[in-house]
Amino acid sequence: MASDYTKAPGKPDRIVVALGGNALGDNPSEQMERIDVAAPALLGLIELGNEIVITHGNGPQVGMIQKSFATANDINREIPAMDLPECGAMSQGYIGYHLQKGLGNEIRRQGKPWHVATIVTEVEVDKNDPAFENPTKPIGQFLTKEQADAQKAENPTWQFMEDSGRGYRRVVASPAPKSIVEIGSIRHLLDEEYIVIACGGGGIPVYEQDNALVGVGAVIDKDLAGELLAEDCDAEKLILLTAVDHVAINFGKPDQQDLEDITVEEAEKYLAEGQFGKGSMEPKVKAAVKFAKSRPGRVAIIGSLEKAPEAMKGTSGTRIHM
Ligand SMILES: Nc1ncnc2c1ncn2[C@@H]1O[C@H](COP(=O)(O)OP(=O)(O)O)[C@@H](O)[C@H]1O
Ligand SMILES: NC(=O)OP(=O)(O)O
Repeated sequence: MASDYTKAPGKPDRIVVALGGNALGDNPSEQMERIDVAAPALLGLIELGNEIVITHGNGPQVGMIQKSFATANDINREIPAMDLPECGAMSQGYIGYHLQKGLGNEIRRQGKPWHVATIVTEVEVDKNDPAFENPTKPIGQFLTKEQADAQKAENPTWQFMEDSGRGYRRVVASPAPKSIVEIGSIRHLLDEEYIVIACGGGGIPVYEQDNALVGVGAVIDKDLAGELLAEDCDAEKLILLTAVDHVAINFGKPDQQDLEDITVEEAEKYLAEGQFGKGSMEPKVKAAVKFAKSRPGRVAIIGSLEKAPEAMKGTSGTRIHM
């Protein structure tokens, strides 16, 4: 539930930019390279008079981290297996570090007085969310059917599913984000003009029990958490950057049609037709629709990390508005 915070009068527009976990590549060097390429465009938004809040996915990364611990534990029982909330926290640190470094280096190159801070963020979920019974969030690498079967044999509780025609991936529960635990710190840093990186990987899922927060084994969708973050920070724009230039209808078919500018009504019609991949493009479009509907004038853009500057200028990507 978004709260009723409004930023101080006279403050610049705020833009929440969400970077897709898959768009960040498959390994540390690819991730650093892609962040270095995107950094000037992200900082360009500040140059244009905006404040920026950055969030990011962690699907490939959180799966890789948990798989590494599981494999190490198979070989040497002294190395602990690692639960998903801890793996989510590690992914926030790992990706947050690369973002801080990439943006920080570009800030130094440009000689700007800006500062970047990453917040390890917990996000509250409902422990009775039906999503816990129906895992839909793809994590880890893309696998062949044989590789997925082999991982299943090693880890019998893990579940696997085909992901948007790109191969098989492990899937985990993805409950809806309800509230951002560290929102006060995030707003405080924004009000002090920091570039804030928060809610990485959708935030570490927690629920309240006996007046304490308890981590739970799930991965929240970062587009839905990014939407909540955007409302909670009183943002005007939400930009979701992924690996495709546009949202499409009839995706992957000979009559695929890329969408450039659509209303919420059109987006809802396409959602009802099932035009968007579950666990991939569908949550992005849902997040965009929720944001555009939350207050008149709010706009969401879905585009590619590669063409981030064009998506931000409106010459690439799909714009969703009322
Ligand atoms: N209708 C669609 N239009 C565009 N892309 C789609 C569509 N349906 C599924 N996709 C797939 O969704 C992917 C984006 O989701 P995902 O890879 O989960 O994003 P992220 O970059 O946030 O990790 C695209 O790269 C594309 O392969
Ligand atoms: N947590 C999350 O939504 O990650 P991806 O963007 O990698 O799917």
